[in-house]
Amino acid sequence: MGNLTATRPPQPWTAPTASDPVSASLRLPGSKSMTNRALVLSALATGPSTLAKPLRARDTELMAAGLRAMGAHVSIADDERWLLRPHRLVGPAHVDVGLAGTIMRFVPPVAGLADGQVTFDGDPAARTRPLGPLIEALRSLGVRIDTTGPGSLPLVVQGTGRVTGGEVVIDASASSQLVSGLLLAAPRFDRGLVVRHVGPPVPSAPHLRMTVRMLRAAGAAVDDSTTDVWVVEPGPLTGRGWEIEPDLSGAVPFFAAALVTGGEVTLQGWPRGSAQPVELLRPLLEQMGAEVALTTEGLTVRGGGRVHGLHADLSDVSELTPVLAALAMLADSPSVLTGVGHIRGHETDRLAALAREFTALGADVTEEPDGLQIRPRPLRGGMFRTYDDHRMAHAAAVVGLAVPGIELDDVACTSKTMPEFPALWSTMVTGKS
Ligand SMILES: O=C(O)C1=C[C@@H](OP(=O)(O)O)[C@@H](O)[C@H](O)C1
Ligand SMILES: C=C(OP(=O)(O)O)C(=O)O
Repeated sequence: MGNLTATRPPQPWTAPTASDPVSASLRLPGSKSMTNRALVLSALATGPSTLAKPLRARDTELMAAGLRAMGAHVSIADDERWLLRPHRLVGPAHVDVGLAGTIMRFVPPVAGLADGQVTFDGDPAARTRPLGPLIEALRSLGVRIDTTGPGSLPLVVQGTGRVTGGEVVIDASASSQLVSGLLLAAPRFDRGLVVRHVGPPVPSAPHLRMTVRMLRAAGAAVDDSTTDVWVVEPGPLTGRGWEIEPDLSGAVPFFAAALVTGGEVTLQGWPRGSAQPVELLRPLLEQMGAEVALTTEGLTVRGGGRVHGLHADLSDVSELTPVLAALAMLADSPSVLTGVGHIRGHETDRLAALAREFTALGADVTEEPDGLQIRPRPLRGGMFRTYDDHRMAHAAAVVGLAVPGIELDDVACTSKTMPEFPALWSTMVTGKS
């Protein structure tokens, strides 16, 4: 089992500096987003499912534990193949969401389908992540939810074994996961579900497409042809074999290393027709000076020895902001990153944290309401706080390739999505395992 508790001791770490261009061909862990969707859909299915090459990390182990607590039979002993046999969902049960957006937004709708009470809580920082619109949406669908705070964790879902469903209006501008969570459980609602988003744009559109694609793969009828409206017909979900792709977002710091050092990194096992937004990542890396190639070996990123600044709206790929901001710190021209105001509600307020920590290392960064402006200048080593945020750790590691003496206060936060990050990174940079 990985590290499931929030009370793990901090693990200080000095980011290794690269003396040579990196050259690596890596097999990286499975996608968090796909693994947790597959677990939820499998728990709601009529028959057993397998997950091939799932992600084993805190977010996915906590998801497995939460579904197991509600009655699903989940076996995660084999790293290569997890098994899920659905079972009647029941309370009382407790779900520890950790700091996982996917658990806090995907599981309460499932709990509405459980017979009995299901309590939810998580890390202190999880209590500040946006959840209110989902709570209100579920309440409007007839699910009883008790909260002590204003629209956040901890909460208690008083499941009755069924959810009527129908139509719901939600402002999902704080997170696409608010919609994904409703959609994943929706085929099991008596009347299915129509979700209408009203408000500023929903971020992370590719993750919504992944939700729809995986629902359809499990046999659901979903219409997403009208912008900001999703229609899910009621009906059974079928158990199936899920092939989990390597995690593209987890690969991005490794690709960034190719850029910073003028090296080459290949992510093995990259599928054609991926459910992840590689077509959006590619032009971003190319603008910053990379060559990106999809070959039979995998997805390869080659750096040209210089990093260029980036002017981009990152709302579709917002979880990449910390690493792209790190690259921008090392670029030969300024960057303007926009469209990501909502990442203030990610694991930490990422815009504030990036501006604060890189400024402390000598960077010239302006924090905007919805992004960052970065004017590169020489940085110095020093302490870099990660705020329990795996992608802050990735950002610090990327800058550490070129700036000696960057010390992370805690690299163990990478266990959220890639417990092996420090080891893989050090091996890639130093060539020693
Ligand atoms: O559904 C998902 O798996 C995710 C959706 C996105 O969330 P937001 O829409 O909150 O950005 C993304 O940033 C997160 O890492 C994973
Ligand atoms: C925003 C992220 O995570 P979560 O799934 O917890 O929202 C992330 O991984 O960058």
